[in-house]
Amino acid sequence: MSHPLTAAKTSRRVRAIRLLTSVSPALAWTVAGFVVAEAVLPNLTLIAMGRATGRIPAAARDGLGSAAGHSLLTALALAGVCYGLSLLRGPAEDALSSVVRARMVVALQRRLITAVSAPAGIAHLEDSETLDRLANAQGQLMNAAPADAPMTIASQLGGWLSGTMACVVLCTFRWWLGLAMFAAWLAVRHPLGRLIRTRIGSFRAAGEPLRRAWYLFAVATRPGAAKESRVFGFSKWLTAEHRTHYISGLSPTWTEIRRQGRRMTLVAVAVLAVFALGAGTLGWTAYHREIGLGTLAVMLTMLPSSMSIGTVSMTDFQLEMMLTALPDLDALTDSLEPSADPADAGRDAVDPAGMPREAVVFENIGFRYPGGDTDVFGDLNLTLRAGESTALVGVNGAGKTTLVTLLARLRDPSRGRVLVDGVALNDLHVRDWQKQVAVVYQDYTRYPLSARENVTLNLLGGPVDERALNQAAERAGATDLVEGLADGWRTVLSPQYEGGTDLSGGQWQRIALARALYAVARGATVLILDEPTAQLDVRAEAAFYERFLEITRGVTSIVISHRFSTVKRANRIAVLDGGRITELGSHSELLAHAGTYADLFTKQAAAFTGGRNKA
Ligand SMILES: Nc1ncnc2c1ncn2[C@@H]1O[C@H](COP(=O)(O)OP(=O)(O)OP(=O)(O)O)[C@@H](O)[C@H]1O
Repeated sequence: MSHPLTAAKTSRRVRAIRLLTSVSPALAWTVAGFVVAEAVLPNLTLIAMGRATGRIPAAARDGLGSAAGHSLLTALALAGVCYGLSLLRGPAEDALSSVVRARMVVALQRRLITAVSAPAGIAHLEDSETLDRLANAQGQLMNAAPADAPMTIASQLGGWLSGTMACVVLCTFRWWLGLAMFAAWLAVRHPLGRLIRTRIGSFRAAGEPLRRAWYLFAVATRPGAAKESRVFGFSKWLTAEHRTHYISGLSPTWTEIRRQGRRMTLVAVAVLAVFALGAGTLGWTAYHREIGLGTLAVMLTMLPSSMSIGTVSMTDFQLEMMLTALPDLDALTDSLEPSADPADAGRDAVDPAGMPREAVVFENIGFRYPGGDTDVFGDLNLTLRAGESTALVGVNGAGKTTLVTLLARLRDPSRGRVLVDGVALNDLHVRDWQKQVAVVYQDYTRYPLSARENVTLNLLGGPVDERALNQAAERAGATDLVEGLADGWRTVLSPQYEGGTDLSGGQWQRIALARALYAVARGATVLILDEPTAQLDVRAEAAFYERFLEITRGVTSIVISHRFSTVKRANRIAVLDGGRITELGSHSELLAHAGTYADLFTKQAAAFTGGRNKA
């Protein structure tokens, strides 16, 4: 029975090759041809050279024009052809490797994107184990590109076959010498292989510090944090932190390497002993004239050639690191596949088109973040009436953003249910429900795409509704902004691309708002605005709340804002405090109630009026 580790190792190799075969069978056959060339050409060259060497004395004695001379020239010509073909192997391997890598990168990245995008929620993207797997499947943790695995396996297999061929040739001299070399190299390979696997294991266990080191590296080398790192002068700190995390991640590996140093020395001694036995036997038989010069020359070169069975080099280590990506890739696909979610599987899922027609009800909601030690919501109850706007008010950290992630089913409550027209959110088809929701997040994404793609993102590749696009821009106050761009809607909103430009914070916010309003025009029924005016100037904010009724007309909307000028426009206002809704009513009702809302509103108004104006 094979050892489980060896079996796993073999199956990972087979999987890498299968992956290549599924990407391109023709490419897989070309790689197979490369394996044969790798196995045969070096030995053929050595054999031809050895045989030519054996014919030199007779040719020297009889002259090049003699039969012995012709025989030498033929052997040299054959050696030359083999050598010439061997020289072509390098460039051919480079070209083949780059084609294989390119095809594999696309295939692997496609699998990763599919796996990571499969869950409707976002909790998996905050799960340390999933993030470790993701980093490893991309080759980041081990600094080894999984896409290079098939060619490295091919090269390794070619070397192994070449070593085996050398042993077979040695068997033609002394059957036991070929077998002894074969067995010795296999025996050497075993502890070296184990050493590699141990090192890889400790590498993989260091996922978190290594991932952090990679993150710090990205922060230090990409434009995002460049402004802050210069102004606050923390580039040196970034460099030091990167080094600390990298070293803390790798130091267990280095300890392990030192620990295994003694075993490596023993292995080196064993290698020398086997080699000495082979060379000694050849020398002895040649000395006693049992073999000629040609056989001696061939067999002597076959001794080191057989070594490629037992050689464990940096390439083997790299290959093992590349191959660790495959189980992580499979684990990601298995754990994130949509069928894990009953609503995704479509089993009895209700089609949410046009919902809500009556109300969205948060019923006895409790929620705690995974790994958190306090509840964000204890027993939250709230009804959002269909077609109305509800403003959500509360101090920083009250849970406003968290509540809307439950509504968009990016997370599921720990207790209680969200009901849409009486149907539990979990019974709605989750992807279709998410299409009903349009949102401007507090930390909306700035896509380095054209202005047009930034707004119509949900329909990339599909036909764009020009009327809806222009209307959304108009409502979001983005029309002048887009018209002022060098290439209008086609302008790329990133200075990192030719002809691209960047926008100000407030301009970006209008683009994000236009994106949500475009989605509404395309059929979304729930509009979430999380701090939609935080970056707008006073005039733009005033224009926004003047248009608020128009923007929210016909949809069920939630607006989260610390700006009461926006909040008071909503049909109803809910105060979130201590994990519950503590007040609910219109602006005038809540002012009359003289509770938390009235207190907060009065304080904000006083800050602007110096305390002269109370409402
Ligand atoms: N991904 C997360 N993992 C763990 N805890 C989180 C996460 N996101 C938010 N929290 C915590 O949940 C609580 C509610 O956060 P949330 O962002 O919902 O508050 P908020 O009311 O929107 O705040 P603000 O007004 O500052 O935007 C906070 O205590 C926050 O620290």
